[in-house]
Amino acid sequence: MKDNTILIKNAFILDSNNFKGKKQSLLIKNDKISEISSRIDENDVDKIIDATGKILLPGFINTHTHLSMTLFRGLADDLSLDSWLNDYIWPMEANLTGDYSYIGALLGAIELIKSGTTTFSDMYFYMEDVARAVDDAGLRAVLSYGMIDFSDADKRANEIKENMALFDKCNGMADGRIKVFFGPHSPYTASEELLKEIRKLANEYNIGIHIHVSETQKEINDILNEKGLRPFEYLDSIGFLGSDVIAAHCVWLSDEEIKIIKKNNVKVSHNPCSNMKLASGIAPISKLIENDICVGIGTDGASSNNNLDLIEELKTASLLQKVATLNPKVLTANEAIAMGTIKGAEVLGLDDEIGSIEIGKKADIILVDTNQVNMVPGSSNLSSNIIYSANGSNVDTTICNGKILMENKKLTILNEEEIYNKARQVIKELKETI
Ligand SMILES: C[C@H]1O[C@@H](n2cnc3c(N)ncnc32)[C@H](O)[C@@H]1O
Ligand SMILES: [Zn+2]
Repeated sequence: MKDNTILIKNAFILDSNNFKGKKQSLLIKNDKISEISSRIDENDVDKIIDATGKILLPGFINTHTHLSMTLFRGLADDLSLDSWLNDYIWPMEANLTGDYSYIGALLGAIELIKSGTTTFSDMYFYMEDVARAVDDAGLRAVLSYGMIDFSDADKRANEIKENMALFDKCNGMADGRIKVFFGPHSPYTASEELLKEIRKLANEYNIGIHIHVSETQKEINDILNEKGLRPFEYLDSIGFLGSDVIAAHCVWLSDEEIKIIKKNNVKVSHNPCSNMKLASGIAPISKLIENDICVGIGTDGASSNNNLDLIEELKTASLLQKVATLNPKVLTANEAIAMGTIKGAEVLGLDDEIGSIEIGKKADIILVDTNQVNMVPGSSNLSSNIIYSANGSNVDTTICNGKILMENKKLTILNEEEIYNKARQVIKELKETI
């Protein structure tokens, strides 16, 4: 079969290997980046994108979200995590269906594509339906089923069966764009038995693990009361931790726990907007980075954020660290670019494939338009333009796996109006059930 080629001409290329943003052209051949140079032959390419005045970056990587929760945007604001989950979200989720999850995931996919995210890591329910949405939308994803057993042995067996079935059916799906992880929800909803069993299976099948850890002070106190240890001490004591673990939140960490994270090479997903909105606290991210711990960025679900804009999330992350440490030098724009791209890829174990603009890597690429008011006149430091001045709506073109998902701000595959209307209908129906 003939190769499919796209030439992106005259872009300012920015990634964590290249903050200088030299003006170059890039050739995509099928699903991969095949050439980067100042001159590429225009003959014989299938499509040319003129990127003059545009910044080209790797697609952003959202390391922790619950995509279908876009349905619950604005449903329960100004609450603590405990009340938000127990009084509002879990009762609503009890009435979810596969079709509802699918619509929510498509709505989330539109938001990701429009704001320049090409890969996301999800933990939720009805994940086969979410996988279908990922396939339809053209995105890349790491999907896990949120396992909660509350120490009930029957429930535990079912939850494990569910996550394994997801692995069997969906790992490698959508031309390899989908990977499946285990998703034990947290140390306060997943029993010690479940966590130990998941560690065993993760080793046996080489499957990664995605979990919420150390999100609130209440969690720390509850685990201390139950186990006599802080969450990471407890997880370490049962042999659960490893370099294949993505720990979302990590807000309340003792120095000892930071050592435990480092020793086990646990990957951290930082979710500053959700942590601020639920008043969970400020994660010690600059300290983790100082200790050479791998930290990616995540939005959490759209119900605790309330959007999926990773550029906004990275700006928040940077500003929050500066104000928390009273040091303007921490989490610089360059470090934030890395956090949103190559570090995110490392968190997901996909850094061989994505996260930077390199020949041979997957063509997961976005273009950001600098000819917009909040980007003018712009800094010679391209990271500054992206992290401090831009937001997701400055993203102009989104390409995943060599396929154009949005060009000049127009979606190419998904039908916005249709999905918005369906999402409005779904939340109306869900509200009627409670
Ligand atoms: C997979 C499960 O995780 C829940 N969920 C969503 N956001 C958070 C959070 N910040 N902390 C803990 N659980 C969360 C979802 O509502 C779902 O029940
Ligand atoms: Zn979460």
